[in-house]
Amino acid sequence: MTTVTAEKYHGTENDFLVVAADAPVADRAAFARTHCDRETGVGGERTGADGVLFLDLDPTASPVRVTMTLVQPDGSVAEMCGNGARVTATWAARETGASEVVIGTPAGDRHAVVQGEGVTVEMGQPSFDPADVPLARDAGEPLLDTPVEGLSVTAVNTGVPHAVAFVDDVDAVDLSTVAPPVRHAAVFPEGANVTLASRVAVDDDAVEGAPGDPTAYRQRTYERGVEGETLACGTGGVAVVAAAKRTGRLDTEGPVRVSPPGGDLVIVVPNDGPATLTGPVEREFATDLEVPA
Ligand SMILES: N[C@H](CCC[C@H](N)C(=O)O)C(=O)O
Repeated sequence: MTTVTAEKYHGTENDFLVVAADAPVADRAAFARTHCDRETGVGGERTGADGVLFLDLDPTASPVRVTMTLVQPDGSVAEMCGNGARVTATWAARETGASEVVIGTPAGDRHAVVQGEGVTVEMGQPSFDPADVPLARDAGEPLLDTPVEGLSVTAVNTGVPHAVAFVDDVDAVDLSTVAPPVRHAAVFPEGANVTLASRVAVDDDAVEGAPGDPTAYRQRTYERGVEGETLACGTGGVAVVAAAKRTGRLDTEGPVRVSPPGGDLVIVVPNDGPATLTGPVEREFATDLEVPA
């Protein structure tokens, strides 16, 4: 039996295993399917995980560079993951002592800064361009507040595709029933993560919303690759703010609090230029895990 060392982390309860990229895991999909299983997978605060981050660290680069490959519970590889990037930056900072990290992802390089338990990741510029989301060829125009399989959806790529629906109360929606038809809709040839958002009044001044009109959002996301709801999704949080701005619901370049069930994220979406995602990361433990034959 071969085992490899893995570390369990979470970013606002989005759970990940971290494994060194040179660990002898020949079948990464099988490894992820086995250990991410929410009933029989790795232990911890929550059994299982939302993916395995295979990390390839170059400590000699300046800043330190780490190539991140996220293998999801269904064995697929995601191009980008905001909370996974925060975990990756924290892991690299622990390994090297550096506070600045460049994360190489299939969606491009992402700069990250680790300060105590808070990590800020540069998330690239959200795109509504049909070719970028991507949308099916015949879609033509960006998808903005458009009905798709029962939800009114705005489609945006924040490293991965999100279908964002603004609703009165995210908790009043049966996400596990409503999301799958949207996630698989023909308009999304590569699928989409389905993100619900509802606007809430800011009850404290911890995060400044739009000046004179303080806003924050609650968020729930059904993730492609997990094929279920996760307790937080960083690309989804950025998608909420980007979509709110694009559809005229929000007009700010300042920080906006977005709260998935697992905690609070702070998102900045400038009118032009890369968005940022800030939030806490926690390391649970290290363990040895079996490599499936
Ligand atoms: N949880 C991740 C998103 C993973 C993306 C993945 N589910 C996909 O697009 O296939 C995040 O924090 O951004």
